[in-house]
Amino acid sequence: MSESVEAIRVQALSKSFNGTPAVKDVNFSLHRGETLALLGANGAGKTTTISMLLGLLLPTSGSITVLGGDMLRHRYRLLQRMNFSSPYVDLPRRLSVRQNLMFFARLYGCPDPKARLEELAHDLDLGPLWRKPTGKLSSGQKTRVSLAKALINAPEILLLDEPTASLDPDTADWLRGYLQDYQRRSGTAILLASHNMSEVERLAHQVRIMRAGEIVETGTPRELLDRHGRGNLEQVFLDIARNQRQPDRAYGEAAS
Ligand SMILES: Nc1ncnc2c1ncn2[C@@H]1O[C@H](COP(=O)(O)OP(=O)(O)OP(=O)(O)O)[C@@H](O)[C@H]1O
Repeated sequence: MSESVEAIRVQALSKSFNGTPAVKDVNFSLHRGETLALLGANGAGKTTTISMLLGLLLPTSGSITVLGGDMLRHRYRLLQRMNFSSPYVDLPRRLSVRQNLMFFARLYGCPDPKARLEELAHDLDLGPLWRKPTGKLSSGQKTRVSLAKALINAPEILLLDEPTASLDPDTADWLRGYLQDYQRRSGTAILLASHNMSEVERLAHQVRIMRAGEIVETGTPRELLDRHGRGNLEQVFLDIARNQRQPDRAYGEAAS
């Protein structure tokens, strides 16, 4: 891995909605060239954390440092160096794929938007979709376009929420390989939220598992497997979701 430079540092980050805590005293760092996976059951606080990293939600307390700058004070400047992809955020539906990507290329001030679009169309095989209205794409096609949008400004930090949602297994496998290769070439720091544990095992250098707003497990995928005496992250995840560490007591084992 390349030299360790901090891309994101989150310290004592908390968020409450109407007094109800959603994220509690969360701390982590993400380094350049590294992928950190944020895992947790539904409602654990992943999206709330990512929304704060993007400046979409204000923390109740704590700090977020992005590329050495305070996210809360320099949000607009820092957002130019970041990007994100989420299956839950729709691009304008009536615009064609090309129009959408051109819009974002200009928004991010790409020096040569046309060349960047051609590069991404080639890399992500978007040529056949180029003139289609974005609203008429299949969900797997939308996922690829959403990733192209996320890469348009060659971000130093990429936040990926379920990057392979709705992709068929072959395309998902190809996309994971593409992301790994892209990261090796660019040194981009990736924060990954995923429910796909084999994806996490393949892509993540570091894992943080959240439960009820708190980080309850920290380590590399290998460290988590060793700590829990498990053969894969899916089983580790189930142990933690069910709040138990005894491998022989996991319900999943009896059932499967
Ligand atoms: N705008 C909001 N107003 C009130 N409560 C919210 C809001 N957004 C999230 N929450 C609550 O905060 C908690 C964390 O939600 P969050 O969406 O961050 O979870 P998540 O880990 O991303 O879950 P999922 O895997 O289902 O996407 C949940 O209890 C949720 O109901």
